[in-house]
Amino acid sequence: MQEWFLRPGQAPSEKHRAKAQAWQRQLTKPDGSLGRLESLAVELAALQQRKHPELKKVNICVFASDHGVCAELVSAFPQVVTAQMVNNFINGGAAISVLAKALKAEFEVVSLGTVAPVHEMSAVRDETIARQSGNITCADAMTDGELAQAMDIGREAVARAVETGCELFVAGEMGIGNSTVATAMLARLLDQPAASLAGPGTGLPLNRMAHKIAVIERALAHHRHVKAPLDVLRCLGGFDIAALVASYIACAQAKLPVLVDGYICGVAALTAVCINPSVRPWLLASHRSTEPGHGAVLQALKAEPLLDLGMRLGEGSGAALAVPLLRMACDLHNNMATFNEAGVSEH
Ligand SMILES: O=C(O)c1ccc[n+]([C@@H]2O[C@H](COP(=O)([O-])O)[C@@H](O)[C@H]2O)c1
Ligand SMILES: Cc1cc2nc[nH]c2cc1C
Repeated sequence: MQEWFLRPGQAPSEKHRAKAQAWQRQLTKPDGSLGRLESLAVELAALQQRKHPELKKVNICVFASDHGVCAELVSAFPQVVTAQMVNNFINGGAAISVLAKALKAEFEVVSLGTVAPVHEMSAVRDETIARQSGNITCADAMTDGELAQAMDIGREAVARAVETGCELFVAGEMGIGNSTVATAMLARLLDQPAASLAGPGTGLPLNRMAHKIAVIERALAHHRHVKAPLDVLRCLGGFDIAALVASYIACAQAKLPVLVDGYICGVAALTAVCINPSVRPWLLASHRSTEPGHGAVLQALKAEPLLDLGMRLGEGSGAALAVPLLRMACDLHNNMATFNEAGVSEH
């Protein structure tokens, strides 16, 4: 039987793209004068299969997990921060909590396993697979079973979002050490050296960067025969990234547009496209992360990010910030007067 994640997603609707494009030309503005806002509205129309796209119902889902590679001291922060931030997400104090509230978005936090406990009784969705993934320098990040579990968790998050009538899916991640594993994955997927992609993540000091690169190179050497994208995910990834990959694939299958956050989500999106190319049209890139490898991710996806604000937080924060822009693009498309209605002369 074919695995669920290989089933092709739908193609965007060319009929609704054409209708939306024709509608844009009737609005009271010189054609093209709203620049990218015009093409975004048209793109969303094609994705949502309607002439007038809407983004009232936005779902934000943050996947959190710990990474065994932290044993190699590759992050500026201790591993316990993953669970501590999960509590902060739920308590409303994290950047993404503030943004989700401001956007009136559905907000969900899914823990796939952390070394420190998450507060009992908290609203976090506890889907613990293990306390952390394997240390990729000397082991597989996940077993086949763990990968399947993490991917099911991502797929189910999208199923819940679809159930609530979601019109745009935003995923975020939280995992100390995940910039190391994401870079190892990217280096292998693009066949580029780790040194040209690795960056400071949470803020690793410059004098520790050579060490981080060496750790990634060791992981790549240990997994030298791993090439297929699904194997790259299983051997070099982590629970959070596997859930992200699966969520993007599930969105394409459910005809749900996705706003892809920064570097780590970008690597997950690229992996999803490598596994199942039909995912690509459903992805919009929110922003350019300062993490150096993100440029290579965007290039590989042929994606033009909407914002460039010097962000490198993760959590889905950059994607959340781009939501108002997309909403405005839809508002303009849906609510401007036509030349005819307003009695304005066309050229
Ligand atoms: O997505 C990004 O652009 C991004 C860039 C740098 C760091 N992060 C966040 O920082 C954490 C990973 O950094 P590190 O240094 O612990 O590997 C993880 O929780 C990510 O959400 C995220
Ligand atoms: C405080 C903190 C918040 C984060 N959010 C995403 N990654 C993070 C990493 C740290 C260290």
